[in-house]
Amino acid sequence: MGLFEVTGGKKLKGEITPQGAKNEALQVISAVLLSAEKITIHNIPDIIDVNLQIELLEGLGVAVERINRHTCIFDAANINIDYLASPVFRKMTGRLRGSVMLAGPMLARFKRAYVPKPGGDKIGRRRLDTHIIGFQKLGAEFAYDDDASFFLLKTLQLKGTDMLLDEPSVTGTANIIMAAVMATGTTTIYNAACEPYIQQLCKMLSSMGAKISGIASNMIVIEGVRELHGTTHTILPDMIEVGSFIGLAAMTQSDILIKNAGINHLGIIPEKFQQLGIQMNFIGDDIHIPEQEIYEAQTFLDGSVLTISDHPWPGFTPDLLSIVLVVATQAKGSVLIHQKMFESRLFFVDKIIEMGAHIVLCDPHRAVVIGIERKYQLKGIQMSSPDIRAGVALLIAALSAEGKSVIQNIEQIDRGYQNIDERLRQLGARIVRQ
Ligand SMILES: CC(=O)N[C@H]1[C@@H](OP(=O)(O)OP(=O)(O)OC[C@H]2O[C@@H](n3ccc(=O)[nH]c3=O)[C@H](O)[C@@H]2O)O[C@H](CO)[C@@H](O)[C@@H]1O
Ligand SMILES: C=C(OP(=O)(O)O)C(=O)O
Repeated sequence: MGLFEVTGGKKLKGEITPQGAKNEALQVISAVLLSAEKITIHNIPDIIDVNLQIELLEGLGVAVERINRHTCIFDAANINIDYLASPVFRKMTGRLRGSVMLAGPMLARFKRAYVPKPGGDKIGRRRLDTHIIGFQKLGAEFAYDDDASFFLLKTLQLKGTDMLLDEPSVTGTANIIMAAVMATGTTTIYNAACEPYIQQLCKMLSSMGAKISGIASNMIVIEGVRELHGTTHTILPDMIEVGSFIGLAAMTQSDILIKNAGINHLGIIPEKFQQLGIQMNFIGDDIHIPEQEIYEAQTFLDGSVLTISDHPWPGFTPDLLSIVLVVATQAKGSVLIHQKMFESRLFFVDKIIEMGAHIVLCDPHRAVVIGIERKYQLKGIQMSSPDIRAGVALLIAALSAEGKSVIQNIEQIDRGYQNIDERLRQLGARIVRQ
């Protein structure tokens, strides 16, 4: 297991460009299975999870031509369906959450899919009911193998139907959309997730010949078509990286320019950091975070303590709450962080408390952060990265802290952030990878 040795307390300066979005990449790369024609995808992030997803496709027989580090041409003309039942497929899918999204396209085009227990962040229960019930409503039969922990799905032909999802699951919605695009008849998915990742997937599928309306809303209507064609698609900048860099700049009192931030696709993200009192200037598609001594958390209009909580899009993404929590520790004022969706995503805060932050962990979902207003710096300590975003939150804390920190288990961070140490060193950060 690798580690970062971080010497904190240094202000950073310079420009940084976000990578392509991890969660979009995992969706659109899965969608290449829907066509026998070539599909080119640009701006693919070079990160562990996405590379694993590409390896899974190769195992299935997809020919992958890497034109450069961030562009691949996928050719899914010849697929080896038996690979789905192999132990190696099951083992690899257990390493990332995104692997679950191979099921929708496999079911649509090859009428068979296996859904093993996917991997991904260990942040509480992550059930797959929305996916499986959605497939079932489209006419797939499923059986669950208790011993091997996987769902086996098959169908003679998927048929369009109306469905109301029990929750707007991001990967669940993507899976059902990909299954429905080649079903017979019309499918209506109500209470659909509508994150930019889903919007982008729908745009790509439309350019392949799918008939989808309601994109960006919570009601998606899909008229099934017989087949889909090749296309070219470009992945958006990673909004979670953008949010992470805004938080990093504020916490370390740095002057940072986030280039090509995809501002039109950030939704409420900038506003949440502004509620923490963080200044930002929008220059074209770049975001400038000026060096800021003190940032003051707003209160609500009635004067009560600010709450920042997660919510399905267009609400605030849960993936940025760990970052917001850490940044709030140096704010002037208090903030209640309410992580509604996941049960175990706040457990890293004991480390931030050990570093000297004033936080009351009320229960697994809520933490009150009492900002210390830079009266003192956090202190460097030894810690381990429990999940991608908590890992980066710890990294931000370490970069702002006095002295040396060691962050272990950095493979968690590498799952979602491309060469993060190298890119932050270019801003002046003192990070050594070991
Ligand atoms: C590979 C990928 O794309 N992963 C993302 C995807 O995971 P993923 O698609 O797995 O997450 P889901 O959207 O299915 O649900 C996440 C969790 O939130 C709960 N839930 C969901 C909706 C809701 O209205 N109420 C609620 O409580 C679910 O029960 C579940 O525990 O979406 C999550 C939620 O944005 C993000 O954190 C993950 O980064
Ligand atoms: C939870 C996340 O990822 P995954 O769903 O892949 O575990 C994340 O990106 O923050």
